[in-house]
Amino acid sequence: MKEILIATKNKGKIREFEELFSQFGFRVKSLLNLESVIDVVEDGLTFRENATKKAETIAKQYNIATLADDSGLIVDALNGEPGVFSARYAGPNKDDRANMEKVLHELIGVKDSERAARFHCSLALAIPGHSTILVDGTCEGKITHEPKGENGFGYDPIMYIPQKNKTMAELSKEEKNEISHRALALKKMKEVIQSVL
Ligand SMILES: O=c1nc[nH]c2c1ncn2[C@H]1C[C@H](O)[C@@H](COP(=O)(O)OP(=O)(O)OP(=O)(O)O)O1
Ligand SMILES: [Mg+2]
Repeated sequence: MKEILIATKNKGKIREFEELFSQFGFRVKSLLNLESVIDVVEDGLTFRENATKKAETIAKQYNIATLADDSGLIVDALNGEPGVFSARYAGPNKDDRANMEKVLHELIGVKDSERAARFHCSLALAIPGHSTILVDGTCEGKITHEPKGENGFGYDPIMYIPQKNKTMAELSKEEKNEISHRALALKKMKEVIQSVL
C-alpha cells in the first residue's frame, strides 16, 4: 500500500486523514511514528504560511514528500479570532476544552444571528525538488452557547452546522468527512497526490 507522511502530531487530524486516505488506498504516517522530529514554530500570519513551513521543514529533514495541515476556527464577531492561534487560544498547552470555553466566554451576549464562524484548512504538499502545492477548504457554521456532542476534536462541540442541524461533534466520522474543511481541501489535492506519489 502507498504511504504518505503527514507533518502533524494532532491525533484528531491523524484519525481523519487515516479515514480520508484509506478511501484512495494510502496508509498514513505521522510525526508520532518518527523519532527526533524538529519542532516547527508556527509563527506565520496565515494558515498557508504555517502549513508550508510545517510541510517543507519535515520534507527536508526526512527527504520525503510530506503533507501538512494548518487549520483553525474563524469567528466573525471576534474579528476572525482565534484564527491561526486556534490551537493555543487559551494558553500554550493546547487544551481543547479551555479553548472552547474561551470562545464561548468571548461571545457572551452576542446574539445567534451574529455568531457565524467557519473552519479553515490549508494543506501544503512539499515534495523534495519541487515547488510546494497549496490548497484550502472551509466549512461554514455558527457558534453554539454550549458544547454538544462527543465526536471529532478541537472546537467541534461548539460548531453548529446548519446543513446538518447538528454540531460537528454530533456527526459521525463519515458525515464529518463529507463536509469538513479538511475533507474539501484534500479533495482538491487528491489528483496531485495520486499522480505524484
Ligand atoms: O476539524 C476540526 N474540528 C475542530 N477543531 C479543529 C478542526 N481542525 C482544526 N481545529 C482546531 C484545533 C486546533 O485548536 C487548531 C489547529 O491548530 P494547528 O496548529 O493546525 O494544529 P495542531 O497544533 O493541533 O497540530 P499540528 O500543528 O501538529 O498539525 O484548530
Ligand atoms: Mg500546530
